Amino acid sequence: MIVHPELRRAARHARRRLLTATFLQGAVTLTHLAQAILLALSLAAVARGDTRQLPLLLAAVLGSVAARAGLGYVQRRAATRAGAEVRVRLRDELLAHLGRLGPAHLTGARAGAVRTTLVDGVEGVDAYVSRYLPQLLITLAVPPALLAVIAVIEPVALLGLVPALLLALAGPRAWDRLLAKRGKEHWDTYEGLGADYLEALQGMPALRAAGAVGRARERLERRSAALHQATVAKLRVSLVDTGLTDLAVQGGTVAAALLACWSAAAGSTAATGTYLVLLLASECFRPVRDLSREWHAGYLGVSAADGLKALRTAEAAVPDDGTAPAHWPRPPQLRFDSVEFGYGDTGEPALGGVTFTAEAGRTTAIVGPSGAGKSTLVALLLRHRVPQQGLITVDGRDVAAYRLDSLRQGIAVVSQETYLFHATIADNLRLARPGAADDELVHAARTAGIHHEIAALPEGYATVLGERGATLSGGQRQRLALARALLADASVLVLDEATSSVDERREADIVRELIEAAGDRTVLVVAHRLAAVRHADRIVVLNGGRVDAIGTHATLIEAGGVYAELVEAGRTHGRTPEGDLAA
Ligand SMILES: Nc1ncnc2c1ncn2[C@@H]1O[C@H](COP(=O)(O)OP(=O)(O)OP(=O)(O)O)[C@@H](O)[C@H]1O
Repeated sequence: MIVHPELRRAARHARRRLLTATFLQGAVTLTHLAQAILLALSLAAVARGDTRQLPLLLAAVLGSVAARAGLGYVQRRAATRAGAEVRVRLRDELLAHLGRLGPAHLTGARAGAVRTTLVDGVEGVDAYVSRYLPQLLITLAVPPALLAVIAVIEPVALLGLVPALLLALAGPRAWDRLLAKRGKEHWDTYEGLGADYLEALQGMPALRAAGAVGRARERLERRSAALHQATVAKLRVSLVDTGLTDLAVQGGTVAAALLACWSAAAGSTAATGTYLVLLLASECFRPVRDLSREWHAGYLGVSAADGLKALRTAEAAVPDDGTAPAHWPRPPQLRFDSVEFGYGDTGEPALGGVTFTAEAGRTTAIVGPSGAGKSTLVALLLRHRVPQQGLITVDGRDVAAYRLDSLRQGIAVVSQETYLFHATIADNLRLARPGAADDELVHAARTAGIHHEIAALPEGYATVLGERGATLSGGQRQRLALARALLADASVLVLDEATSSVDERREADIVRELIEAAGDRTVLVVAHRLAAVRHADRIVVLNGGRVDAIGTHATLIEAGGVYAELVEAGRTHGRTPEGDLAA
């Protein structure tokens, strides 16, 4: 009888519907009681040899059976609807919260585990609230009421019924903690297996390339075996629980029957009373039996409850307490002022005292060797993380002052890792602007250098992409993501290694065209390959989390330093003059 606070909370999402389902369940129970009473009266009439009322009584029994069938149908529908409402509302709530948590959360949590909680965990909650909870309420109400009725008819029968009911309801409570523990162990193993499978499927090309498919399969087999063991351990405890309930139910019914017969034989109860006690004693245990059955359906919800709570209450890395909308009348200036940031206790800060300005309506490039802190800067600008020191402003206002969703809508980002959905190309583009007209899609795709390839497909913009854009090359995926960001029509455009999968000559062309197409937007280009940024109005060179130099391509080459070294390194790696920075 575990009532986890998280599941109680989930039930509030469909309180009305659940109450309706519970009342209907009560009505179904009443038909059982009516049937028991009518049968007792029929048997007593037969025992007396008075059969005049018998046809009427038996017709009423049939009537109660028919009513139960109808009510049962309506009850199941109501419970299913209540469960569906809880599922939908809970998933909405969790997804919205995940959105607020941002990417920082997913660096600590495994995507497969989050998926398992969102899909299977929520399904378990549905079964728990729509089937187990209504039955629990009926079980708490009906047996005590019947005991009161039996106490009036044949008090001695209570000697068998009360201890058996107490044993059936309270006995398994001794197992609750163990049940919860086994359930949690099972859930953790299940979540882990889900995460491993997702990772193995997504990483299949890498596993194949490394010849590690066999090892990955063995690991999954071990995980599956662990899940099997956890399931058996959970079932063992759960079946002891059910077994104890069954023992109490059977024992109580037999004891009540024996006591009622003994009382009838002693002549202290009339035949009607004896039959009533016999049949009502069985009805006393019906809700307990049904509850035990529903328990197995709802156990998954109980097991998942802790995981759901952890996801729902996970604290965002960044508080969303800004109120200003990010609607800038003109493209805004971005400024980083003495910004310092470190990831946890990893020692060296990723950024140490970074100061520079990205002028309004201009293109500013951030370059530097791997690990210099370029992506960290972008994460701070979008408030996926908060700097430990310093200030980042957009249009003169601290980024913390903006509403998070508004800030992220105002800054369109194309990053190294693009995400395309299993949908048409047009739908993928319209994610940025649902109302965009077809020619706007074409314009954005043209600017991102992907239009001709889309137009060459048999279905054109209606082509359905494979999951994560699997049917496209890396470069095509990036250019499609670029087109999507252009469509967003945000005043700030951030290209974070956005063209790294495109060949160098094309990268330089795309970035040049993009800068032209960006018009008066403020553009921040983060790039590894310097060919992409030679046309930027200003280049900020980062090295080891600090600003090494700021200037234009020509002045930085002249000054020597890290920028010139990067250019030289590009040359010695055999890049073409067009793709490199040969002046
Ligand atoms: N989520 C993280 N947790 C801990 N450390 C991190 C995390 N992300 C980045 N770092 C560290 O912060 C430093 C800066 O990383 P960042 O990704 O910003 O560099 P970058 O210049 O963008 O590199 P690249 O060009 O290779 O993408 C690196 O030392 C990196 O190891």
